[in-house]
Amino acid sequence: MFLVGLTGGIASGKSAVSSMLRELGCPIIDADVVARKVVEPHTPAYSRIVYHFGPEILLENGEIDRQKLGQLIFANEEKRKLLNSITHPEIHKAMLKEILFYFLRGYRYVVLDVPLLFETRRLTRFLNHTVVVYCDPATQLLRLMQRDGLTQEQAEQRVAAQMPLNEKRGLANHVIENSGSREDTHRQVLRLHTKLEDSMDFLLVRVIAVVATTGLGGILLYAAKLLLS
Ligand SMILES: CC(C)(COP(=O)(O)OP(=O)(O)OC[C@H]1O[C@@H](n2cnc3c(N)ncnc32)[C@H](O)[C@@H]1O)[C@@H](O)C(=O)NCCC(=O)NCCS
Ligand SMILES: Nc1ncnc2c1ncn2[C@@H]1O[C@H](COP(=O)(O)OP(=O)(O)OP(=O)(O)O)[C@@H](O)[C@H]1O
Repeated sequence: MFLVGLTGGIASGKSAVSSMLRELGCPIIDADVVARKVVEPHTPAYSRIVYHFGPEILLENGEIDRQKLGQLIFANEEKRKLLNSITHPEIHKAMLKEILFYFLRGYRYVVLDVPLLFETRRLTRFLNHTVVVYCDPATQLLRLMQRDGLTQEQAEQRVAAQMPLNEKRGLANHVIENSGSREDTHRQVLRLHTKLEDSMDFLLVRVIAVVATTGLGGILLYAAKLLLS
């Protein structure tokens, strides 16, 4: 199995692209969804957040007030780093478990939708492909303000909390340009999907795994099996 990293900037369109890929049958692991699960009440990350940010960070039902926490951490780099240091190891552990689940079910590849892929760099060495969903800065800001009901200043703060999208674009193997219409993006997603489906990387990863575990004898046996199957 090989891994594909999907990233971009805040509100650049990662969710839009990942739902198009999901409709095409790609398995997706969404880091934002995982990030919500690992801070649910009674988890280690939850306790540490309450310890460091105080009980005033909670809603009446005991869950974390995400809006309040967002306002705090996007306005303050120290607090953001603190929250990242609490949540990121838990997010990565939970994602690894999900990857294992797909691996055991025999999937050829999995797409990891990770907004901070290039900022944290923890997962990049495991990836065979990286995809950046790009949109121009003015469109990104407008979409972010409209989607989350933010002022321009708040939206700019959130964009500034991440690596510039232009820089991310330069680090990726594939770029989806999402400044235009959804139809235009959909066409690019179809092309990307074809490339991933045609990729032989899964075979390479399997061969490496066989060599690592069984040596040259294993690879010859594996090659023989492939030829005979
Ligand atoms: C700050 C929180 C509470 C805001 O929650 P909220 O529900 O409003 O937003 P959501 O989680 O859907 O995130 C929206 C987007 O914000 C950006 N974002 C989130 N956290 C961060 C961060 N620490 N640094 C920079 N950008 C971030 C991402 O682009 C993300 O897609 C939440 O994002 C959080 O717990 N962040 C820390 C964990 C994290 O880094 N998540 C990103 C996935 S690795
Ligand atoms: N091509 C497009 N045309 C018009 N609107 C779009 C397009 N792509 C995305 N949007 C809208 O822009 C907003 C941001 O898109 P989306 O939620 O997919 O971004 P994201 O990168 O997943 O954001 P986040 O980093 O916050 O998770 C959403 O309201 C979405 O409906």
